[in-house]
This record gives sequence, structure tokens and C-alpha cells, in this order.
Amino acid sequence: MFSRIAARNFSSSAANAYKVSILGAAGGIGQPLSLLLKLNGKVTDLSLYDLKLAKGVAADLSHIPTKSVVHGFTLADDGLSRALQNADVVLIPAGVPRKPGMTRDDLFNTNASIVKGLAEACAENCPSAAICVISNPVNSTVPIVREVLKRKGVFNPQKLFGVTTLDTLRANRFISEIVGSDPAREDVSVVGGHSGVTIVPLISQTQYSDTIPKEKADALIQRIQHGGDEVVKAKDGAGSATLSMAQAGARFAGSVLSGLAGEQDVLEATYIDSPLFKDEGIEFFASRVTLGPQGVKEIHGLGLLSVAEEDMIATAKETLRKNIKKGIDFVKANA
Ligand SMILES: NC(=O)C1=CN([C@@H]2O[C@H](COP(=O)(O)OP(=O)(O)OC[C@H]3O[C@@H](n4cnc5c(N)ncnc54)[C@H](O)[C@@H]3O)[C@@H](O)[C@H]2O)C=CC1
Ligand SMILES: O=C([O-])CC(=O)C(=O)O
Repeated sequence: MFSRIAARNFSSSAANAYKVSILGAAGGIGQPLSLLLKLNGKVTDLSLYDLKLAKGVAADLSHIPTKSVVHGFTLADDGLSRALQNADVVLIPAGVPRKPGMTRDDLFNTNASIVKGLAEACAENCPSAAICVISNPVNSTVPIVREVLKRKGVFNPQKLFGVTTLDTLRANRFISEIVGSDPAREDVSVVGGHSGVTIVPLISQTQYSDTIPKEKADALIQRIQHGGDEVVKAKDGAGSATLSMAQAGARFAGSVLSGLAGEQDVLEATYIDSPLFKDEGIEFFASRVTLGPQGVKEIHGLGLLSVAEEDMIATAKETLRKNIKKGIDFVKANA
């Protein structure tokens, strides 16, 4: 009884009282992500939206005795608008996942219009929310969201994020397997984007740069870049990473909420509208940022790179340039 009354009395955006909306909440990522956010003590309103099953997922999670109230919405009764109104943070894992043999870019044709439609709804219903895009291809879907928000006059570069946290988690796990460390204590910086060669782990900046032999370091980089393929292959046609992605998304959303709540030194790598390579025409880039009450507080540079890493960044930029243009062109063509 106490917790229900207390939860009702929280007003959104007061410290540790936030509304989080998940679009695509009944999917492979959406369900465990919703569970993990139900366990986050900063969330007081958890709104779940999907074309199907969102009400069932919400009913299920609503029995967990944490302070958030959970609501489920589908298309009926203006569900998308209601799911988004007054949201502080929106997570978007809506869209189709890969099957073996596909690249993330192969998802563009289906997911671009899904993400565009959801971005329009965000612009209309929660223009100040932090929007965290999980749907692939992230390198292109984040530019799509930016273009939609710009056209609606509500784009805030501090509050649009491509979620690349799974690359960081993989890097931390995989490096720990080589050096025999506690993976929870590793903190590899992974920059660039979220697909193949655009994923650039900066191994030279770890304490192991001199101890991991070159052959092993090369294999480690390859494994981080293609971690998603490992899961797609193992799931054999039934989808891509969902559980590790849910953990990654919950960690990222948790960090965004910590920033909003004014906690200090909240650092995450994320794919954002970034000044780092804008003069070369690369408008989005993933790097570490400090998160704060307004979203992105500080964008950190890449730091000292090895010659091999400089080359990897150059390669990543060429692919990113095309991926970003594809997203922007899609919105222009479908305005
Ligand atoms: N950023 C990252 O690191 C990662 C991204 N992904 C991407 O996340 C996306 C989702 O993956 P899964 O959850 O495995 O797929 P899934 O197919 O299991 O779930 C997707 C959900 O989105 C819903 N959906 C589709 N269109 C929608 C719309 N217009 N509005 C609301 N909901 C809608 C579906 O009903 C379904 O429940 C894929 O694009 C996948 O590639 C996956 C893993 C990692
Ligand atoms: O590989 C995929 O298609 C899903 C994804 O983005 C990942 O697991 O990193």
C-alpha cells in the first residue's frame, strides 16, 4: 500500500522519479529490457508500447514490487501518444532483427520507416525526452531520428543517442577472457559506430596494450567487431542478441537517468551528433560522453591512438559517411 501511494506522489522529473517509455517492448530485447527497467529505482512510470502483447508484458511486470507503475499500450486508443506523453527517456528497440547472412544495413528497408514513425510520435508527444535508439542499422536510424526531430523543430543534440553499449560490454567480456581478469572491472573504450568495421575498440588505451600479443589483439578486435554475428549464427534464424542487448540497454538508460538526476562522472560511449569529425562531413560518431541533467554534458575526444587504430578510424569514417547519408536521404525522400 505504502509503495503505491508513494509512487503516485512522485512527479516526473523530480530526482529519482522518471517516466521511461519503451517502444517495441514486447520483442526479444523489449521484454528483458522492460524487466531490467522495472528493477531500476529511478523509474516511477514504465510505459510499454508494441504493436502486440504490450499489455500482457505490462501486467506481468506490474506484479514486481518495485516503485514504478507499469502501463501497456498498443495502437488502439491512441496508445503510442499515451505511452510517450511526459516521458523523460524513450528507448526504441522496435524493428526486425537479422537472420544469418544479413548485414545490419539489410534491415534498413524495414526498420527505417518504423523508426521514422516512432520518431515523429516522440517529436509530437515528448519533445524534451532523451531518445535512445537501439533499432538497427543504428548508424543510419539515429540520423533518421535527428532529421525527423529537426523537421519538427525539436532536435536537441544533447538528447539523441544511438545505443552502442553492447560493443562496450563485449569488449570488456572478451578482453577479460584473454587476460584472465574480472570483466566487470574492465572498461574498454569502443568508438565509431555500430556495425563491423565501424566498431573500433581502442585496445591500445587499455592497461594490456603491451601484454596482449599482436595476433591475439587482432583476433580480439575482429571478435568485438563481429560479436553480433556470433549470436545471429548461434540463434540460427531465430534473431540476434536480445538478452545481452537488454542488459546493455538497461545500463545505458540507467546512465542517462543518473545524468538527469545530477549524478557526477557518468560516462558512456554512445553514437551521437558529434563535432569530432564534422569538418570531414561525418555528422555522427560514437565516443565516450559525460552525461548530465541536460543529457550529453561533455563529448570526449578519442585520446591517443596507435597507428593501426588511426587506420581503423579512417576505414570506419568511410562507411559511416555512407550510412549517415542513407538515413538523411531516407527522411528527405519520405518527408
Ligand atoms: N543497438 C544494438 O546494439 C542492437 C540492436 N538490435 C536491434 O534491435 C531491434 C529489435 O530486435 P529484437 O528485439 O530482437 O526484435 P524482435 O522482432 O524480437 O522485437 C521487435 C519488436 O518490435 C515491435 N515492433 C515492430 N514495429 C513496431 C512499431 N512500429 N511500433 C512498435 N513496435 C514495433 C515488434 O512487434 C516486436 O515486438 C532489431 O532492429 C535489432 O537489429 C539488436 C541487438 C543489438
Ligand atoms: O548483430 C545484430 O544484428 C544485432 C546487433 O546489433 C548486435 O548484436 O550487436
